[in-house]
Amino acid sequence: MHRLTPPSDGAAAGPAPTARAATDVIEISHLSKRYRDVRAVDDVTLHVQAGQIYALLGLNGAGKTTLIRLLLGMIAPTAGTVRVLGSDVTAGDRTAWAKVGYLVETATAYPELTVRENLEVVRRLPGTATSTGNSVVDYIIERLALTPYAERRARALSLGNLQRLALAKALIHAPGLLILDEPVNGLDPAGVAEIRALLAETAHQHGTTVLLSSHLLAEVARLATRIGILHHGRLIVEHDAGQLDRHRRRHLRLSTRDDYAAQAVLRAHGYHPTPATPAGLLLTEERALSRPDQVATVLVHGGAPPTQLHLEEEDLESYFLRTIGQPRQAGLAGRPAEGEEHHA
Ligand SMILES: Nc1ncnc2c1ncn2[C@@H]1O[C@H](COP(=O)(O)OP(=O)(O)OP(=O)(O)O)[C@@H](O)[C@H]1O
Repeated sequence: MHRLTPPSDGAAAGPAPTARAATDVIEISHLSKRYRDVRAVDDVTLHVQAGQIYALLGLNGAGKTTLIRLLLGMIAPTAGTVRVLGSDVTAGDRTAWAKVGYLVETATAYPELTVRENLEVVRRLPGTATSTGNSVVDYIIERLALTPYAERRARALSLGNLQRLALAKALIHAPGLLILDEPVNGLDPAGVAEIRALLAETAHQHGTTVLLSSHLLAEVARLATRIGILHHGRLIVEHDAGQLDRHRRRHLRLSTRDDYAAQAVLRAHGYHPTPATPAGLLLTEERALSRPDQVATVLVHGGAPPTQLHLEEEDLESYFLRTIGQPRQAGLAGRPAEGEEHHA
């Protein structure tokens, strides 16, 4: 099994994951960033605990990159505070950069240097954890599936491999905290799966805390332990990823030969059917969702047997769009999901 830190020479020593207490690694308090009349980040308060994989989700322009640049002190906030790994982040102060593995926006590399040379430059950066010998470079090249491209100049890399190189640079010092803006940008589905597995392994086996941004809900839902949705600069919803299924709406869709009669039968038995589009009926109550067989029995005995009966679940994209107030399917919009933390 691979280890992120090469076992042989003790190079790239990062903070021991077991030594960290379950505490906030990132503390963002009432953070805002305005560009003239644009509120890129608007009064965001957010905490990321050690060992969490926190996914910031949002459409293009939601404020993800701005929030990440604020986190790293690359730009100054209009208001609010940021603490990373227990230290206040001040714009222009690069201390946070040295302690964090990061990838911000487009992957960049020295175009005339090879993959290996680019990584060697990062390995030798002053102010980062000491890494001696080439083994850490070899190791990270292999880990990011870059071996066939190791001697290729960065300018000749595909977008996906450039993104891999950027991730290799973020991971090379085995940081205790990774901050990644759209880490799977430009990767094909196999590459996305590879990076997902790599990040999950890094977090689970090495205790690395990860904050990543994405506009791909389905992708991050399989990786993140906590999800925050940004919309127009505001953090509008936060919840644990494990709760996602509970937040997704379900309904039982019925087709009948006579919707009017079926509706009357169901009402007489205490159900609350609503008309579906273009025809049929929907039931959303738990009693119907958990026992569709009983619904069928009631309809058969009432003389309005169903011709079809489907349990349908809102997909992740619809959930996301509904949460930001842009429902894709009118039939699934409206009711707030139970247990969500809504940020006004
Ligand atoms: N330097 C800047 N000057 C003016 N407006 C800016 C600047 N940077 C960001 N913005 C604006 O702030 C808002 C948030 O942008 P940001 O890049 O943070 O969003 P994002 O969620 O990262 O989007 P994307 O997924 O497209 O990268 C947008 O309206 C953007 O146009």
